[in-house]
Amino acid sequence: MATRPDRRMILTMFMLTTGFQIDSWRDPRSRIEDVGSLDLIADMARAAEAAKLHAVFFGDGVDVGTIRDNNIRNTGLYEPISSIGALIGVTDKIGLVGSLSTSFFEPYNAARQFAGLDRLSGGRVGWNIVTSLFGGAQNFGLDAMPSPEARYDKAAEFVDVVGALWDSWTDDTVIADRVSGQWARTEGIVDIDHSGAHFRVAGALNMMRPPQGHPVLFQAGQSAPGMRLGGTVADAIYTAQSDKRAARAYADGVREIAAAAGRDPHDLKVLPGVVPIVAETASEAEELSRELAGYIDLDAGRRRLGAAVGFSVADLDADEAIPAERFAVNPGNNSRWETWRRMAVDEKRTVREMIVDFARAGGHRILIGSPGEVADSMIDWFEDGACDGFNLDPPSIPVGMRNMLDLLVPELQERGYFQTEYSGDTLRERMGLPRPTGRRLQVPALAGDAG
Ligand SMILES: Cc1cc2nc3c(=O)[nH]c(=O)nc-3n(C[C@H](O)[C@H](O)[C@H](O)COP(=O)(O)O)c2cc1C
Repeated sequence: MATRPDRRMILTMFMLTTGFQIDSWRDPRSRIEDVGSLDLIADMARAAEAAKLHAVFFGDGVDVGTIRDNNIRNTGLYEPISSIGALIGVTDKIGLVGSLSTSFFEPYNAARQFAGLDRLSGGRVGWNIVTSLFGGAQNFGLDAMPSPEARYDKAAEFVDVVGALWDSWTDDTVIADRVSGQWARTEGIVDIDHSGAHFRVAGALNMMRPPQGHPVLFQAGQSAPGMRLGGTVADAIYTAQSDKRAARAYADGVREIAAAAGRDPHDLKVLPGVVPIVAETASEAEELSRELAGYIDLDAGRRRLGAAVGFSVADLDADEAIPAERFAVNPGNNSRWETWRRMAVDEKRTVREMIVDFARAGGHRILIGSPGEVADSMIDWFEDGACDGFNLDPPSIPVGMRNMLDLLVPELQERGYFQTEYSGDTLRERMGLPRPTGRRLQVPALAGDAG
């Protein structure tokens, strides 16, 4: 008899309503006309909840981004805070994770928004801490994006301040004592008096401590300062990895950072993205993959690839590889660029292959096959310590998503690698994460106080 695995994967789903694969919305079965509606995200979140996924996840950008180039992946068409607010009312158990940029918000607002969502959802919310990889500076009074180092420096302080604000109330501050007429033990509320390089915040927060103590913190940085932030403060890390050895090295790297910061590395969940193109059989999956690839606009694809690598590929033959010398300088010092360089220079992929790959996976791993084959590959990474689970990127909506949730997830469940029921009350508990303790009230409990 096959032995059962002793730990299970964490699975979340990227809420890309037009499909993860660029142009996949051209599929006649897509729901492109519904984009912007609550119905569409409600259906997606409920489907993910029926599959028992831990959470759905909204990325975000703060500028018009690639929309003018007809690329609507990774844009802010659904603003995360409002979308999560709406989804709280139509889901029950699934976690709801949203990106919010530390480059262009204020910690006090962010602390309130996530505390509010966490309270309204009964502890189901997560914050994906991003520094705005995709730009947006000009919308916030700046001429250019600050350097990655400057963005991460600000991000670290931002996260510190938000955490301090969440902890500015003890868990037992509110007593709502009708007899004495006392609503809160006001000594449980302390000002944070923060004064740093980027923010000055007196505090305290004007809201109760969130049910989870802190909403679950996600982060997705792959540069050295990004890994430092993630390893130090995040509960879970999203990452784009296409090679198992590199994924393992990355996971070990952030776990080491966590350990050096005095954390238990098991409290940091590493979740690479994966794009599973699955169907009942391997040949049907290949067929679906070909069909989806057929929607990719190759001319627009050249421009998108050019924008991603930071130089034009307009003059190159579709069947040749990008010459190595064009990859002389990494323009934004960003880690995703390294993936493109490796594909072109080390793996000699052609321009056409890179266009398809960029449209399909954007640096994440693509797995095409039967549910058994795709599950095998995910389990291989999981068992090798390259990850603690995955962020599932639905290749297209609804077909690619439905196959992923209805064929692949049950395969993982049957093999004991994924939960068949929700356990625990909060997203933190369901992900096996500790609850931050916060401060304790230094005064004796009131008579008749249970806590
Ligand atoms: C799954 C995933 C989702 C991401 N979502 C966002 C996002 O919504 N908004 C954003 O500005 N950046 C997002 N990023 C980018 C990261 O925040 C980060 O900037 C990127 O991974 C590059 O890391 P680095 O700047 O540390 O090199 C995402 C990255 C990954 C892997």
